Amino acid sequence: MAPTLYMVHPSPPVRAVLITAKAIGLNLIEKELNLAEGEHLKSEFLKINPQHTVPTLVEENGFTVWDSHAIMTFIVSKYGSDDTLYPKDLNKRAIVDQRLHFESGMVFPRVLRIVGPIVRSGKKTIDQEDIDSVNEVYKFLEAFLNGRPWMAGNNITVADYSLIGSISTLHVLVPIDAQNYPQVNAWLKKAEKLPEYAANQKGLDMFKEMIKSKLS
Ligand SMILES: N[C@@H](CCC(=O)N[C@@H](CS)C(=O)NCC(=O)O)C(=O)O
Repeated sequence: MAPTLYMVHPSPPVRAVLITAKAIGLNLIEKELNLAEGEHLKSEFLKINPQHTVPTLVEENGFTVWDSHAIMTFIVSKYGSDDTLYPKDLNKRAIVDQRLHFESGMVFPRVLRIVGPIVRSGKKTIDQEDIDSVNEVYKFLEAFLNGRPWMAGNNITVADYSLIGSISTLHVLVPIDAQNYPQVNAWLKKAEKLPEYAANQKGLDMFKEMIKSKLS
């Protein structure tokens, strides 16, 4: 039986896992949780993931792992046909890991910082300080790309999938300035043409609709 993914569609880390699963042809049983109604805080889900986050992956044998980065590297290593998405070569892998930790430590917290007050307290604007902090991320990514087609070099990897989830989301909030960040802009446009990008679209559209309704 296919592994089960506890999820909500608009979540950037969930979308990153869905893109990865599509890229390797892995079928997932999608179990949507209603975060607004606190379904993730019920004892049933806390037994599965005491940190109550989505995405959370549960395999048929009960093995459970959460955090999108851990899930992506796990499913690619277990179900992928080769190691291109998460290289076994230690130097290449270290670069992919660095980008994944960058997403986790620098990018996703900025998404939460902006989206949290909009969703929870009805904030209608994005502070200049937060806009600046997103542009700082784009500046770093511009330097990471440095003439290379993908975030960790010549091949697409899970680092790209992780960042596609959050950067396509930040782009809704603070559009990428193509003059200042031409490589990041080109990278996202190239990513949008990938067949696996389709797995990002539904949740991104839901996110866009939600933000539009909250900010208007
Ligand atoms: N670093 C985590 C972030 C997961 C995360 O915070 N997900 C949010 C949804 S976008 C969530 O589950 N929030 C509910 C909660 O933290 O209680 C990952 O990459 O999986």
